[in-house]
Amino acid sequence: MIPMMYISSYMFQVPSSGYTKMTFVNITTGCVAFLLIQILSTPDLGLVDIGNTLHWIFLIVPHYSLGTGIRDAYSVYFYNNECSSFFDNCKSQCNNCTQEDCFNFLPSVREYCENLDPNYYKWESPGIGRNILFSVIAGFIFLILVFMIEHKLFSNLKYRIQQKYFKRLHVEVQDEDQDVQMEKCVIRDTQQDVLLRQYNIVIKDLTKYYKSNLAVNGLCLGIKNSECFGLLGINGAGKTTTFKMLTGDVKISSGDAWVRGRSIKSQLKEMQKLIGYCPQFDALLDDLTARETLRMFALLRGIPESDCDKVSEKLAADFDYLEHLNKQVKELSGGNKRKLSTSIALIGDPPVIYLDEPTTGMDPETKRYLFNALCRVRDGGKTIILTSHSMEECEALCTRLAVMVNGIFKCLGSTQHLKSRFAEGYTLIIKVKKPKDSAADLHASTEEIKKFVCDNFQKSELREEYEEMLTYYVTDKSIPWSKMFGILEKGKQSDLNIEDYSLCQSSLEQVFLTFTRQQNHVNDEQSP
Ligand SMILES: Nc1ncnc2c1ncn2[C@@H]1O[C@H](COP(=O)(O)OP(=O)(O)OP(=O)(O)O)[C@@H](O)[C@H]1O
Repeated sequence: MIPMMYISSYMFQVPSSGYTKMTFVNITTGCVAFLLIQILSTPDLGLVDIGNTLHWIFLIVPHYSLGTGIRDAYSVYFYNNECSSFFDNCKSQCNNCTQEDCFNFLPSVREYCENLDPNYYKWESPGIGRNILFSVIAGFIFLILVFMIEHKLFSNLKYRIQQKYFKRLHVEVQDEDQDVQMEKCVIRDTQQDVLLRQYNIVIKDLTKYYKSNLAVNGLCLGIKNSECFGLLGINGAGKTTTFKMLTGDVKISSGDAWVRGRSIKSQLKEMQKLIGYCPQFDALLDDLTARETLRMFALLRGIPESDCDKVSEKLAADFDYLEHLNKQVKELSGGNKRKLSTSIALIGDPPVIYLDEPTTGMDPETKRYLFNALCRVRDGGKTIILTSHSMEECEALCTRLAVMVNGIFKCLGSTQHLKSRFAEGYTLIIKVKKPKDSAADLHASTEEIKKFVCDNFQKSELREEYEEMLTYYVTDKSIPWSKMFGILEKGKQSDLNIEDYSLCQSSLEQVFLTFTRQQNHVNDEQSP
């Protein structure tokens, strides 16, 4: 019964509800089968043969086997008891009587006691031999199934069949950015052994389909030592899926990736020894202290027990949570949990580190501390890949980054390179003065300001209009700063309803917004 419960546990996410539901299902199936066989065994119905056949089949159901076993064992006990007291009584009243004489005194007993076999474990009913054998066989079968599922035999088999007969390849992208194309050419055209010598991480045509959804489409990338590569993108762009493929959490649909020459497809276990991973959601045990958690992972990483404390304290000091080291995980703040998760990724000094949104939930000061710590790690020769929604994080840490949209790279390069290519110009933000009277007045003021910007900055583009805020992207770099401020000051002094304005150089955020807007469009089109 226990292995069967274990197998069914794969069908549920929450242990308590899974246990309750499976107990309910087991008891119900046991009771229904028991009642059904009892009814079919009634001779008047003429269905005894069907009942007997079903009895053999139902013996595989743990609760049925248990229920009928208890019933049959009690029957044997009952008839043994009753028959022996009958014979004892009979012989006490008639000293020389044989068994046959006793049956002649009370003929109705003959049916039950004449061929009574007192053995509980006999094969034929009411013995429980069949029940025991079937329960043992079922137990073994379910146990073997558990091992097969645990060792991913079924999913590996399914994956191999899919790879051989139904492999789903990436889709070639039209009008791809030149940097992305160039990286693809390098990865596709260079000999594999040269690539693997040159780069710490090589990703070649990495593709993932979730049923018909192409979540990641043919990524190509090479990352060297002391590089921190950033994956930027809005929710659903495919960052986590890329990470999960790189860690071996999800199977690759096509393509391959290598970490220090170890292929994710064929040398997964060896590859996993080389990586440290900080997942998007903290995978920590609430009741352990931070020190115990670090110690546990250190032992798993093969660090000698005598060094565990030293390692834990060093990591806690590096990531600034030394004072919280002896607190239980459930007592830690969200930011400190992220620090703990990030430091777990560094245990054992892995050459490659994956960080999935490491600074989520951290205050700005803590973020800075983490950035500095990660910069030291990167400069120490490690390769880091991180995903983030934060431009600040990417600017601080990444030597190169890519913006991901709908599973493909839209642009690729260093922060400065991307800024120069895609965000040359200025960002102008104007706050419209809120009129006291009506919304119509606000609309009129906004339109007036839009006309003013349009007349004075010919190469400008309205990027965002939100309540009273207008955000422009001014691409004309020929106008000097002084002139631009002059124009805006004049506008503010005039009867235009400008409450405030700001003018600054365009940032990485502009690059991000330029590309991620495309994901919104696709999502909009896809949504019903
Ligand atoms: N287990 C899954 N089954 C089916 N589809 C999935 C699964 N996981 C992700 N997806 C889909 O794959 C696409 C990429 O999702 P993914 O989680 O990789 O995005 P992401 O960029 O990491 O987003 P976030 O920033 O929210 O973590 C989405 O369309 C998502 O719906």
